[in-house]
Amino acid sequence: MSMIAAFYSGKSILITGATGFMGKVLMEKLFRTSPDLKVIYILVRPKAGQTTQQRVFQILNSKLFEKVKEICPNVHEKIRAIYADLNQNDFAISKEDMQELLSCTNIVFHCAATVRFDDHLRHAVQLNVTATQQLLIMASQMPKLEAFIHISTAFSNCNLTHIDEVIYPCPVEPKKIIDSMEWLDDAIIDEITPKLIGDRPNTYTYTKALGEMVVQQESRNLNIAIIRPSIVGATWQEPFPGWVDNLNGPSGLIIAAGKGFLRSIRGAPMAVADLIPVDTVVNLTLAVGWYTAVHRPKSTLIYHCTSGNLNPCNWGKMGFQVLATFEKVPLERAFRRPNADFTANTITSQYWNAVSHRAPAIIYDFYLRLTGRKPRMTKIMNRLLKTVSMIEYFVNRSWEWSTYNTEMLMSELSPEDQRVFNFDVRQLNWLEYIENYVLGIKKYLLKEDMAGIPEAKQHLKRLRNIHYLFNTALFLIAWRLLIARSQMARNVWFFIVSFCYKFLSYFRASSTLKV
Ligand SMILES: CCCCCCCCCCCCCCCCCC(=O)SCCNC(=O)CCNC(=O)[C@H](O)C(C)(C)COP(=O)(O)OP(=O)(O)OC[C@H]1O[C@@H](n2cnc3c(N)ncnc32)[C@H](O)[C@@H]1OP(=O)(O)O
Ligand SMILES: NC(=O)C1=CN([C@@H]2O[C@H](COP(=O)(O)OP(=O)(O)OC[C@H]3O[C@@H](n4cnc5c(N)ncnc54)[C@H](OP(=O)(O)O)[C@@H]3O)[C@@H](O)[C@H]2O)C=CC1
Repeated sequence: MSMIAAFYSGKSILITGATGFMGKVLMEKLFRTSPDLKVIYILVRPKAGQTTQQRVFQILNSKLFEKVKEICPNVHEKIRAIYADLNQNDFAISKEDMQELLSCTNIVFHCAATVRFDDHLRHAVQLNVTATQQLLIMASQMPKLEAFIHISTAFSNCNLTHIDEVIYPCPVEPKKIIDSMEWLDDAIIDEITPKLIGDRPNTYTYTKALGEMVVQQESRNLNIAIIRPSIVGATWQEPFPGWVDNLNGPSGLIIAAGKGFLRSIRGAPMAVADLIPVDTVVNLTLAVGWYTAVHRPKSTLIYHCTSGNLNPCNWGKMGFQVLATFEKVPLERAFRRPNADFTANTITSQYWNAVSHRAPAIIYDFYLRLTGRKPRMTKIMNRLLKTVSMIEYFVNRSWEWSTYNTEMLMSELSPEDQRVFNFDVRQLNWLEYIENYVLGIKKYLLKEDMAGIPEAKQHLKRLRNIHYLFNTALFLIAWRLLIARSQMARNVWFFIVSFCYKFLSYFRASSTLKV
């Protein structure tokens, strides 16, 4: 019997960010392994025309929850969606709901965040810092609370190269930042943002670091732990391989490569691609929840959920496997044949940006205009290049994260728990994982039918022929222009033509003789 699964039975669990990528997998695993849990409270806001209830309904009816519905048929009765907006005071939670949350919650998993790299500092602070502070204040009023688990990121201290499982202070106190966001206007915030974030690449990593400081400062007598995952990718094993449902991290760029938009990224092929499957993060999170509640460590423990030091994979290998998979299972309606790579050289990268990204977009838009359609490729390309510029920081460096606490926790688990809540990335086969990731993107994110693969392959063949035709035409035009202008080119041309003619005459004469 799994001790961790047994621990969550009968518990009331509060999850923030349950509608997000990680939150959904966390809920799914909880229901699948501890169907006897009492209730999961989730803080949800209405979004994209859907009420909170409709959002929950959609999640429960998704492919991800198919196994859960077999194991726990009354799952919908065990989810309590509470209307909440983390941008508002007291999260805009009603009095009755707040009362219930405060009096019943046993465990809190705080996953909600803005993960946008370029979010305005005011918004990023509100969600990643102030909301964390408010949630901790709420938690301190929960008499039955056994553990509070905060999800941070391994990149909160990406300005360092070696990162230990400790909280590193930021120069300006989070409380001062929170206060200043209340009265500074946007223009001033924009001006001071680069100074505040310092040598971090974006407001996301900076506010996640501030969030950790807040957790430390507001911990009071709570049992708290912080989890720092690196780049979270599709599921490795559970509930099935390759599940992914958003464009964050590598997923969006893998699609861009598969569709043939993305041809080159300025990145170091040998730098470590510190990906971590989302189910691995969730298993560690649940194990940490159990350990923190049962063993009550004296201080706030931080757990790195990374792969680089135990089972490294680099960007070059990842890119190679992504392309190899697209060779076998191409995406539908590709713009060009998938052919992307990492180039460490800035000048080469700028060259490829001009030749392989911008030029084809301009040519295609010209073609759309000619055929009376609305041009759109340049816009798509600009967005893609913006995304690429934002992730360049992460694909040009390698980090070293120590994992003492994570390894200690692994050794504390029973063999059964090590199996059911496996977070040992040493067992991960990267080539297999990346192949499943790419397949998962095709099936679950793009919702493409596998029956369409022969047609997709046919389409790629057509694109290859167009590519050859285009290149030949381009070569001939360039050559024609050169001949018209240069005597030397003309001489070379006559030499080649007469050589070919002589060769053909000789070949014809010798074959006639043989007959
Ligand atoms: C062989 C090659 C293989 C290639 C693989 C290479 C992989 C390298 C990947 C390295 C990743 C490194 C990440 C490291 C992160 C640290 C980990 C974390 O803690 S943090 C967790 C990680 N956090 C993140 O990953 C957040 C990254 N995202 C952002 O920060 C922002 O979305 C943005 C700045 C990229 C664009 O802002 P903005 O211009 O305001 O645009 P909007 O947001 O309004 O969306 C506009 C349109 O773009 C769409 N779209 C959106 N995202 C992506 C995407 N990633 N991609 C593509 N497309 C994307 C979106 O659907 C929409 O389409 P439509 O509906 O209009 O049709
Ligand atoms: N994905 C990754 O690569 C990594 C993620 N992390 C961390 O993991 C955690 C989860 O990330 P992930 O699941 O990928 O992120 P998602 O963007 O998929 O999910 C974010 C969640 O936060 C919720 N949220 C955002 N704003 C509000 C708000 N104002 N009120 C209520 N809820 C809100 C979202 O709700 P809604 O659906 O309504 O928008 C969503 O449920 C985050 O803390 C992130 O920093 C760490 C390392 C890597």
